[in-house]
Amino acid sequence: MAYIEVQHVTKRYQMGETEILANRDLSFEVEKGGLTVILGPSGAGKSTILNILGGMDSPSEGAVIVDGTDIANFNQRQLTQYRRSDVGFVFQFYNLIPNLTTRENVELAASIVPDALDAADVLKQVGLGQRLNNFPSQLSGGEQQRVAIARALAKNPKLLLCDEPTGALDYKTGKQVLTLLEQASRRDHKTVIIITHNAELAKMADRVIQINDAQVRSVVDQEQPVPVSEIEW
Ligand SMILES: Nc1ncnc2c1ncn2[C@@H]1O[C@H](COP(=O)(O)OP(=O)(O)OP(=O)(O)O)[C@@H](O)[C@H]1O
Repeated sequence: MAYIEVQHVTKRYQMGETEILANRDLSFEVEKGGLTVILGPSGAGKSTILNILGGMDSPSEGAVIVDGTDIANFNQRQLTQYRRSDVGFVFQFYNLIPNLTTRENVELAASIVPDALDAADVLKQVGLGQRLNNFPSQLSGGEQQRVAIARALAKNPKLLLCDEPTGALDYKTGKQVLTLLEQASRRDHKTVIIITHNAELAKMADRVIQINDAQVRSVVDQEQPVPVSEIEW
């Protein structure tokens, strides 16, 4: 059994009279410790399914089996527990708390889980050992995203969900950030899912799930993923 099984997931949003079908009968699997890319154009429904996988939203129909349990049936309390302990999030726009230092941002996230990693250690791992006492506004965009990755990793989550993590970064900084996510999968055996609209980035993945117009169009396994250092876009 795969670590994650998305089974016939449909998500509808009601906007007044209009119904928006953000996900239509999605089915795919994600392997434990693998690096999966969800690829698709703007509006395809990528963030919707990532939010469902992260317990931030629930499907209208279908099952989302994570590690043997259907999170689609979770109540609010169970979803909160799942988001806290099992999932680390990385968003396009970092979402750091501006009046907390780098170290405090990471410590705050770590404080809600029992088996957290040491904040300073994780910040050193992402190359920010010298910036522990800086505030987010004193860091570059790439550095802020590395803090966000450290914050997610410090929770020691089973699953790392990344929504366009390089969307606001330049090429070189984006590569550094992707290298950290690659390392989280290849070295630390985290299950990593990255959303992108950039087909070149998909080369780094073990599995590429292409979503278009709310539906899964293809699922491709790549026997030899390309290291981030060798990808150009
Ligand atoms: N909370 C919501 N309420 C109403 N409609 C929504 C909501 N969230 C998403 N949608 C709609 O669902 C569709 C899919 O959106 P989604 O954000 O999942 O796409 P996406 O592939 O992540 O796009 P992007 O790359 O632009 O973020 C869009 O038409 C969007 O407007």
